[in-house]
Amino acid sequence: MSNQHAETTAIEARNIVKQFAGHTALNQVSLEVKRGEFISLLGPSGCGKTTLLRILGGLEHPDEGAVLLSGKDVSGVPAYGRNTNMIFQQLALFPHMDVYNNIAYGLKVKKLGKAEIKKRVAEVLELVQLSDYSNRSISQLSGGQAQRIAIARALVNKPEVLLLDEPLSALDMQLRLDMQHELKRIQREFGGTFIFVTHDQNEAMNLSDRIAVMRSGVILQYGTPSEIYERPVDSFVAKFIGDTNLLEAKVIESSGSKLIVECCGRTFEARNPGAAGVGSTGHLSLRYEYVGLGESAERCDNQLTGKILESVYGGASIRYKLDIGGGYELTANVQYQPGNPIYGVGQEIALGFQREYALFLDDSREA
Ligand SMILES: Nc1ncnc2c1ncn2[C@@H]1O[C@H](COP(=O)(O)OP(=O)(O)OP(=O)(O)O)[C@@H](O)[C@H]1O
Repeated sequence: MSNQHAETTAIEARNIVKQFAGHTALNQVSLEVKRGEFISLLGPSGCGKTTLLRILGGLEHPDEGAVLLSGKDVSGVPAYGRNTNMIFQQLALFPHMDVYNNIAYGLKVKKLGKAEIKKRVAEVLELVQLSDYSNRSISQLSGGQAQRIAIARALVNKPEVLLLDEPLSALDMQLRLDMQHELKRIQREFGGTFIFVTHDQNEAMNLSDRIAVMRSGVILQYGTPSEIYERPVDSFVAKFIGDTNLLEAKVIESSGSKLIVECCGRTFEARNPGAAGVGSTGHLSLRYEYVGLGESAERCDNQLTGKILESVYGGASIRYKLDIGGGYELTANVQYQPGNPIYGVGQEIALGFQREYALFLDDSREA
């Protein structure tokens, strides 16, 4: 491994395999996280997110593969010997201790001097903006405050990597959104590497520099939120992140990045993000906002007509469900400003989409 790689990579998992009683929870998973990055492990329940996080933190040991921290193999090192720290959904604060002692606990175990402990606790309390809460008992904290104290306690040891296992999932929606901003701010100011487990795609999109989308013990795609949204590698990722029309399709012509596909009983021009050739079957993924209606359809590579089946006013946008004939439906999400036309149920309308935004996803890639 090059020195540069070790300098820029905070933590790395290599070809991790983990089985529980014959069930493969992780199957050859590799992941590399750069220093200072905020990444999320995103996927449905049971896909292996927590198991991977616990392996990175040394709370679980892989059957195969290695974990490297700053380029050093720590596979055999238990959690307490690694410079990582973990925050769980059930925060696990000590209820009988006040805020100060909760945060100071780990430093006392490490036998740091009193003055140093006091300084470090004050620093992290300032970081989470709860400097006045030092003497509060844990039972007197709100959900959001308890969350911040758990973060402060985890950061006081200055871990190289902070591992967060769905820490916001117990909070109500508004508090959860506020805490997302807080977490991002704290990470920026602290300057550390955060790995965050969630099954909420919006949370992953809001927080992350990169997202690893997982399914059934493998990472399907690892990339920036825009890469994952705009260039999903398969139908599962396309469906899991954002809203998309997924229409069964078959390639009938292929030239480089341009494809002609048979779909919904007609032919469309599509983009070929993979290496799909003639005869490949899969799905055409067309995000709701890439479907143009009325005048905007006239400029599109692919044009058809549809009948409005349903119209849902959402303030900034209107979502239409359209019947495009032959038993097929498409959904369009059209930006709305007062004065723009609103189409009524039953209305016939031109609709269209650009080749560039219609991705052919080859299902043979899927597990
Ligand atoms: N200690 C264990 N013993 C047996 N099976 C386990 C154990 N831990 C995890 N598993 C299994 O491994 C698979 C992955 O579990 P894991 O908790 O990593 O998934 P997850 O993606 O974090 O799910 P969730 O979002 O529901 O927490 C699941 O099928 C789970 O039942």
